[in-house]
Amino acid sequence: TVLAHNGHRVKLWTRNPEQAAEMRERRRNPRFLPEVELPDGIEPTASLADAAGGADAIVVVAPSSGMREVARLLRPHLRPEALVVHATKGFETGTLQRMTDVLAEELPQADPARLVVLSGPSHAEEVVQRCPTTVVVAAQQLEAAEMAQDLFMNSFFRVYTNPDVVGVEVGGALKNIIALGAGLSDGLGFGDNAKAALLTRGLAEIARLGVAMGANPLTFSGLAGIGDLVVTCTSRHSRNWRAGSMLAQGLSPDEVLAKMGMVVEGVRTTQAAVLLAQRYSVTMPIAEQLNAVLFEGKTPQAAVLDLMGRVRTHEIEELALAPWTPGGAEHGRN
Ligand SMILES: NC(=O)c1ccc[n+]([C@@H]2O[C@H](COP(=O)([O-])OP(=O)(O)OC[C@H]3O[C@@H](n4cnc5c(N)ncnc54)[C@H](O)[C@@H]3O)[C@@H](O)[C@H]2O)c1
Ligand SMILES: O=P(O)(O)OC[C@H](O)CO
Repeated sequence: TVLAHNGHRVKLWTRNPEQAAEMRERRRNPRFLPEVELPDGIEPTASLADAAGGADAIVVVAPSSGMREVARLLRPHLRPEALVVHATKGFETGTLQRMTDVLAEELPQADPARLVVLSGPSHAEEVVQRCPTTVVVAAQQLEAAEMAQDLFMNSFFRVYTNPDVVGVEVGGALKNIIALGAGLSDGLGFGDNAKAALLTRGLAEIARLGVAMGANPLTFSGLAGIGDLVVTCTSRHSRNWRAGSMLAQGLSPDEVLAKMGMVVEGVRTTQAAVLLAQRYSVTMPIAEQLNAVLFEGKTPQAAVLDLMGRVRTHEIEELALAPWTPGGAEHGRN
């Protein structure tokens, strides 16, 4: 809707032909965003050839679990010069890859330096109402990020650029874990102090893993870090927060996911984060405890006791004393 508002002709692809037909006829997306009328510039289609064949830019927003499949379907239709932007917040299960890495593998005709990630505090429910929203676009190549900035930016949707693809992707993925924890904490009546602690110490462990993976620590004080963490832990729109509050009512993770009927990225991301923390030799106590609650039957009360009873420690860590350069981890830093 932002792109259509900006005057672009938008083909909205779904794999489901009935859904495409329904959106074409009713000019609404009844299952996922019923309250908004689709602007005239949007043409729903179930044909990826139709959607992507002539496109100057492609925006991929599949859940992380479907990113590789969607990229494979896209491969025969993508023009090499088209700008590829994704707004997915998660890692691939199994490979633990970031989304731009999955896209780079599956779309060999796309220049990896021109792959763009769009992230930040942006609940769709508010964006479609044109509530003031700020996001960040990151790409190795500044020109690509600026092209995405120009495509999306308008009076209610402000877009910043950042060269730190790793930090923007990691911040967007990991905040969902903390939002699950915040929902759980709120659902159990643990109070505002506990939620503030989760956000603050959550940001510390997000940055710890992110820096180990090559991110700029300053990215985590930006929109893809603290910005998205705040909105996802506090907004009534957050599926991750809502899923956490359902866990507090005693529902199992499978029951919660079935009841939500929409993607809750934080569940898989919690598992991925624990594995990434092992791979990069960093500690992520909140993710580890949430993982135990989600998948090992640990009670939230026992998890909180274990978090509060950890060995005493300093608050501030030496995250990155060396100046950050794009691609730091790939070049042997850390
Ligand atoms: N909803 C938001 O406000 C918001 C904001 C920013 C980023 N995101 C991110 O966008 C991604 C998608 O979230 P969403 O809110 O659109 O989820 P959603 O559950 O509302 O919709 C997901 C859509 O993807 C489709 N899908 C699932 N697997 C697919 C596959 N393999 N191939 C093709 N289509 C597939 C589903 O049928 C559904 O139409 C997530 O990573 C989420 O974190 C969402
Ligand atoms: O509804 P959630 O919890 O998936 O969060 C959506 C967006 O990531 C918020 O920026």
